[in-house]
Amino acid sequence: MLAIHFGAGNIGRGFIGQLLNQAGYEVCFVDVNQELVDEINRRKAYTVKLANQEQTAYSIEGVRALQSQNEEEVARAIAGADLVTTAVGPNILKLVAPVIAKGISRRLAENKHPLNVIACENMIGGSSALRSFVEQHLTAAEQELAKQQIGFPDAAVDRIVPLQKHEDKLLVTVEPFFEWVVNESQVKGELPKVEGITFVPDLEPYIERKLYTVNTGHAAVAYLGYVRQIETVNKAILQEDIVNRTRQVLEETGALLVAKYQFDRAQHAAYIEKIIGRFQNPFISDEVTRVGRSPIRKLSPQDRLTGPALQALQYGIRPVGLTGVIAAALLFDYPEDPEALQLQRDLQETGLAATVEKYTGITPDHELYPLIESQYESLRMK
Ligand SMILES: NC(=O)c1ccc[n+]([C@@H]2O[C@H](COP(=O)([O-])OP(=O)(O)OC[C@H]3O[C@@H](n4cnc5c(N)ncnc54)[C@H](O)[C@@H]3O)[C@@H](O)[C@H]2O)c1
Ligand SMILES: O=P(O)(O)OC[C@@H](O)[C@@H](O)[C@H](O)[C@H](O)CO
Repeated sequence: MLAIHFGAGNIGRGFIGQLLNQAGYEVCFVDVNQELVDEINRRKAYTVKLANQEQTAYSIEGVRALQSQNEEEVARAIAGADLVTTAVGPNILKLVAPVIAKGISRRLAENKHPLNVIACENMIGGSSALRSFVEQHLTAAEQELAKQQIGFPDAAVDRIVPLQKHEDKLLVTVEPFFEWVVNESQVKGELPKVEGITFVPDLEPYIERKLYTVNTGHAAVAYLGYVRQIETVNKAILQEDIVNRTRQVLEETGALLVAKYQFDRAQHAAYIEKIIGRFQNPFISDEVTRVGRSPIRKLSPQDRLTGPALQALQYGIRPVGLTGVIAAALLFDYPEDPEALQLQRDLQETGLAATVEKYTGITPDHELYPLIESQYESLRMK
């Protein structure tokens, strides 16, 4: 069994690659980073280490890698693959779509077996978005065939994998916890046999629960921590005001999720506590600048901040905590993050109201705007 995985980065090696390898797939990574591709091909193995007292280590063997610009070889690999996955980042999906389409087009001509392509990105409808990018590169006849043979099941993936700073360029330290949920109703052919994947008939409750709890809480700690010049998540969450504000945010998203999907209230409260415990993991040093990366993406209308804030209103919840994190995200001016720089340029050139409207869709006459504005001013003064 061959799995082609796009993105040999933190989640690619530290989560998806590990599970596929343990399920018996030959894993072939595809990455744009030549140094990483060369190193994987030189060693054909790497280590995943758990961030726990025991530092449990797993050796992932028999892997190889292709350079994503080597379109011929990547397309050929996809044509013969049993599974394709990605963990490249939501904004990169459109860039990998042409080569995936090339592989699918070749496969449709050569091989009648169904194929599934799973985008393992932090976004709602990641595989569906990838499918629409891929379709733009297929002929009408190929699109018809692809509808029958190529599945793009949406997924939710959860495992905290911080930036890696080891001398060993392939070693990846990950938290012990993981969750990978896939929409089975979008799978073509047999369900992939991967221990660790949970198949569900409807992904929406799971992806919203994950994005609006793990990632909303993470963003709260990161942006509030950044404003206070704290470097890592586990240090930021030691601050009483930050942990309290994070809990307030997770109570707001929790109330929304329980009302919308009828999750059990006590189980959801336990889910929140477990996540706060994960953020406190002393064996992980996760920089707030990684967790806060791409603030424009994180402020977008469906994502972890604006998404639940807007939905909360529909359930009679006033999202004071969430709008506070939106305000903190607007203060994220980390110079090495191109989206942070763009956001700051917009704030300087067009002001707060226009910037908020541009990136969140929240207009100055919207009831959330004064909440964002007042908290932005108050955080800015600190
Ligand atoms: N790190 C985490 O804790 C975590 C957890 C769950 C989900 N995710 C999601 O996984 C995705 C990847 O995150 P990450 O933390 O692993 O990032 P990362 O930067 O470590 O990995 C991304 C990889 O994609 C590669 N890449 C970029 N452009 C490419 C292209 N055109 N073709 C092929 N490869 C390309 C990069 O070189 C890099 O190796 C994101 O969507 C993220 O939200 C991350
Ligand atoms: O990957 P992002 O930029 O969408 O979000 C940053 C972190 O919140 C994220 O990577 C988490 O570590 C991960 O989603 C945990 O499952």
